[in-house]
Amino acid sequence: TYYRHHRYVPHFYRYRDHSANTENLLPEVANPEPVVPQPGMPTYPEIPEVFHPEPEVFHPIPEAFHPVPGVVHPAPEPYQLPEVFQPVLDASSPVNANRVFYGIMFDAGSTGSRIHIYKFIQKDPVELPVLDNEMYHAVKPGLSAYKDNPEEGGNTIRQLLKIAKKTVPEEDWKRTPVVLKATAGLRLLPEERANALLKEVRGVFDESPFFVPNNSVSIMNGAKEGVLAWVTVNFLTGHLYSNTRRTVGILDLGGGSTQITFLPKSKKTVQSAPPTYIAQFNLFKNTYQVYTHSYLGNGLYAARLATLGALGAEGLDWKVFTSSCLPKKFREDVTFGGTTYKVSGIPDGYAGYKLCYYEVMKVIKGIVHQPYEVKGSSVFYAFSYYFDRAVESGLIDGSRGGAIEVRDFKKRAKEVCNKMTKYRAVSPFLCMDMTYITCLLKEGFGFKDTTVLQLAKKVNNVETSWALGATFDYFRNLNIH
Ligand SMILES: O=c1ccn([C@@H]2O[C@H](COP(=O)(O)OP(=O)(O)O)[C@@H](O)[C@H]2O)c(=O)[nH]1
Repeated sequence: TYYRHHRYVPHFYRYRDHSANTENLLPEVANPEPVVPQPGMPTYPEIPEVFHPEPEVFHPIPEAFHPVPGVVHPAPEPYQLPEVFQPVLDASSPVNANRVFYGIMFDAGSTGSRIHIYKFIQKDPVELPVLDNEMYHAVKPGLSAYKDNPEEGGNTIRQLLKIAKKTVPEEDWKRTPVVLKATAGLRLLPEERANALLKEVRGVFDESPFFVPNNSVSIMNGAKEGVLAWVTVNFLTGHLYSNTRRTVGILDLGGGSTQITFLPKSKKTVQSAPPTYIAQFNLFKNTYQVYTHSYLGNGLYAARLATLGALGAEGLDWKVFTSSCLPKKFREDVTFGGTTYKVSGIPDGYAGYKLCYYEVMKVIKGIVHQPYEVKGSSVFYAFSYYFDRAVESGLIDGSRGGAIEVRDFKKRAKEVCNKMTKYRAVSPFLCMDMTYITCLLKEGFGFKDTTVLQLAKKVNNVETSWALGATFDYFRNLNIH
């Protein structure tokens, strides 16, 4: 089931301790863009300046950070959250004594549409709001599958909005903003098709009882997608509140695009990166300069088609696209982004890891930039399809997630590809997917075999996705540039 309701009891505190902030507080920015009032725009609890932690000094990136190749990786950090972070189930949450406000964020992804309804509590006018819980629901397929029938696409959003009406109390509807951001699925569509879908969604929002801000329905650019997911994960793991400036990197593998974002420790990473791969933003009185990039067409489903040579092959509906990554006797129609392709294994040929690796390599080599620093020993949170495939292939437990090394993906990919019949029931694409993930991490980004990946679908009971970061961005502009 995709339906979840998380609640944790907020903990009261009087003064915000800079080094020991352990709650899900709405981050603050140093220079929020001036808000242009819109007619009928609701008001939100004011966040007074005075109770914000002291601005942290922005430490320049150390001149020489030379990760030593071949050094044994330190044991993965458990990333156990401090106790006060742990969700506690309590039916008598003192919400009545507090001002509560909500934010509704839609993620219109290439493989599905999802609604995130965040509930924030302003316990005291002089304190920052706390993220109380998230309601999450997902439907498949994504909006781009309705490129020839935008009205139907709009209906999927209408259905999801019903959940918002059940979750947000009626008296709050009018002041609760509803925002939709589309990612790779719509980026890959011809502009007029994407616009027709966005227009339809805008109509659905306008007929809803919620607050529809200007530009509430849009396609998000890839850099923002990466940054906002980084904000979500570092917020949920408590890294934005520590004064160590220690953060974690993120790896997001969607259906259409894939993102990598991390805070470089080395100046060389910044200097050797293409300029558009460096993004700067203010958050919680700190300025961050991150390495971020989104590769359009390198999401898992787009990569499948590229491996098969089928990406963008519209009008070739007679053609069967083959791959040695698929079981020899497999033959099926697959649909991505509203287009259907015939695919099959190579019936009288070879299948297996080596040939498959060679095939997927073509989708990665020369495309993915290798950041200088990933050879070092940072920890990366990996989610979305990284998580799903790690679960499917038995690398981790779906309910708990876990830390693995890059070489674990490789080992399991070999096993899956060389025993295709055994894994066929799980998914005929598992060999291709696992090989692609291995190749992307190693040959694409250049990670070492021993790099630790923390696989998580949720952190602190909240989905690891750009959606929470985007909600912060809405309430307090992050001013990303
Ligand atoms: O809150 C979320 C949002 C996404 N996902 C997963 O992340 C992947 C995102 O793929 P998407 O369709 O969004 O691809 P994109 O458009 O980003 O390429 C899918 O496996 C989703 O199930 C998730 O688990 N939780």
